[in-house]
Amino acid sequence: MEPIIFATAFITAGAALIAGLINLFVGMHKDGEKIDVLFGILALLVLLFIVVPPAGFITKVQAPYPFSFYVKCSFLWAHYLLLPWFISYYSNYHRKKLSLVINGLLAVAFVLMVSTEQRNDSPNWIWFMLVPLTLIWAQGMLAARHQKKQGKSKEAKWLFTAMLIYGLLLFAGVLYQTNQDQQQTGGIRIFFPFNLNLLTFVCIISFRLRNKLFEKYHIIKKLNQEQTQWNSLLNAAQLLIVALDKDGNISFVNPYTVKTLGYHSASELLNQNWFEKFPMAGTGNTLKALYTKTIQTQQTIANFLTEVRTKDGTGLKISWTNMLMYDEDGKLKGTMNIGNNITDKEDALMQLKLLKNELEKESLPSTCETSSQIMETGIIGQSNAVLYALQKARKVADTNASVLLNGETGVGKEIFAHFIHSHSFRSDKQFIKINCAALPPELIESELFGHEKGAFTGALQARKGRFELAHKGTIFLDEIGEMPLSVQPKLLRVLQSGEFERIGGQQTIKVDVRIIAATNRELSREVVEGHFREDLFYRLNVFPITIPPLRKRPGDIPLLVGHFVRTISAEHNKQITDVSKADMTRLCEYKWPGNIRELMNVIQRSVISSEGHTLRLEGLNNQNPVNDDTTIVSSSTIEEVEKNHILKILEECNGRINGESGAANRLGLHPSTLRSRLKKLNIYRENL
Ligand SMILES: Nc1ncnc2c1ncn2[C@@H]1O[C@H](COP(=O)(O)OP(=O)(O)OP(=O)(O)O)[C@@H](O)[C@H]1O
Repeated sequence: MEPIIFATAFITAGAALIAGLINLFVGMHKDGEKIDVLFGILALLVLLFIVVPPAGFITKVQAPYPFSFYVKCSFLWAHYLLLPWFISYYSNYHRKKLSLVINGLLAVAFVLMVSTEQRNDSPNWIWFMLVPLTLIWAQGMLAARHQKKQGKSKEAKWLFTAMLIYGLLLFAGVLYQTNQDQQQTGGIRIFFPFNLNLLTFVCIISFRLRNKLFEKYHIIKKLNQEQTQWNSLLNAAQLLIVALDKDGNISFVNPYTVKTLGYHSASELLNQNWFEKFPMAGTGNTLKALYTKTIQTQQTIANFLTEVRTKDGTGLKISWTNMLMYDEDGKLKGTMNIGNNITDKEDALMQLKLLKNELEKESLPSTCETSSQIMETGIIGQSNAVLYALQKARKVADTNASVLLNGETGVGKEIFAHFIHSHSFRSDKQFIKINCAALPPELIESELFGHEKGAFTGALQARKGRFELAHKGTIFLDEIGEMPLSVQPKLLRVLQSGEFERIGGQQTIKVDVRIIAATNRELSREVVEGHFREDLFYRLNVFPITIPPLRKRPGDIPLLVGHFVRTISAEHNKQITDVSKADMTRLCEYKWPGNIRELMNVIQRSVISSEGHTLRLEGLNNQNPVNDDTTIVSSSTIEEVEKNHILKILEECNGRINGESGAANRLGLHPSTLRSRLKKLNIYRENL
């Protein structure tokens, strides 16, 4: 048995020496852990226990023991004393009380050993020693289970294996001891299974260290590989990569940055302050402040455009994204900035934008470019329909014939009436306009024909009517369809003979007045329905001129838009010269239920809200209330279409008639005209 005991003792000693030194060395290295130092100490304690004389494991020592024997044993005890603390520390399974109890029991065992062995009686202390050793074993097993639960299965495996072997050898050692007891009596016996026990422990910790070092080696290898990859990436990247410290000093630049900024080597850039040297004039301080904020708030930026100065002073447009960089202790050390040189792209985009703007802009058609007729008449339009109406107006102007202007609201009936007057021999005389819809029916007669003093309550003195005032001139009866039936005979008489009497007057007054009437109703229909006198209708309708709605002459829209933009801009001191193509298309496609008046209103609103040279179209109702002429045809009557449209607009304006946001404005009508239209169409507010 002796050779086996010695062999195992020396193998254990050798292994303990190597493992102890390496563990100590690794543990005391700057990257080392305290647990490695502890491992080293435990292993060296094993070594000391074996080498201190009597060297190796001995089968039998007779009392009295030499002092060195106790020294030797104290190393083994120290090893055991440290074991529970080592287990706690290694597994993070701290059982302080248990460790203290184990230490106490070990101390008692040591005292027992010393006292009993001196007397050379039975080795009862060995049985007692089993108690703390079993507790160490149990603590190890529980710690392994705890580690497994924590997901550290690799560490748990090592501890479990160590404890299993430790337990088995402990058991074997005790059996062997018992067996020896039967054969021999007296003296101390420390048997080779304990040898193996310690050897296993040393082997296991050595394995752990080996694995740890291997892991480190692999990590370093992998890191090196990654570093190589990163380096080649940084060298090949067509992006500016600049690392800055917290003050903005350059700590790294990649070759592309060096090249793009016009330098020869990175050393020319390193340690320079980015914000002092590279931003284009005037932006450095702002960028520095922004950078400081990034560092303080630790909030990175993405796609941030700056202009960077190259060595020769050229400005480059760089879009930056940055990341925060931390040191090993997790402290912020600066930023890594990745920049994309978008100078060429930006220039191309800018050119494209300019080109697009150019294409989109449509210079307003100048009135001068259009026919001289426009200059002469003030009536904008070169569609056949307008030219035809103008031709008729010109023909009739210099006669005395009454004219009936037909057309929807806002088409320009009044402007035509003016044109006729101003092209007639009466042009130097009065042009008097009466809006029949705007006057209460009871007042129309006195307004037109005047009254004598006391003719009715409130007629405190005699007053001339509009016909008298328009003598030798022209009277324009707008909305003639609204003329009360009671007044119509008197009007007919004026038309026929130029004669009438003031209200309450006896004297017949004779005037020479040119009558131009206008209506947006179908007067013939009004005649059929009995709202309008037939003879009056025929008298007025001597020379009818129909002015077409704007939707039937979209070709006139650009001319009108140009005219209104120019005149309204001038009024508001604006310099609007362009309308985008898209907006002009929208304007041309819109059906303009309020015709030119509505167009004028839209342009007015747009001009007011526009800045710069291009009109910003505002307030165009996209849902065309009258989509096309088929809509009108498919609806039963024009009146119905009109009624529906008015109702819709009223609804949108919450029943409001007056004011900017009122329905009259939206419809391009005078509020009083709208009111009379509502009455005519039997629309009452309560219906809304
Ligand atoms: N061809 C045109 N050229 C320039 N401006 C026009 C033209 N037609 C109409 N306008 C302008 O549109 C506005 C409305 O025109 P106008 O009052 O003559 O229409 P209307 O048919 O008489 O309307 P309503 O019957 O509702 O009174 C006016 O400011 C007028 O100067």
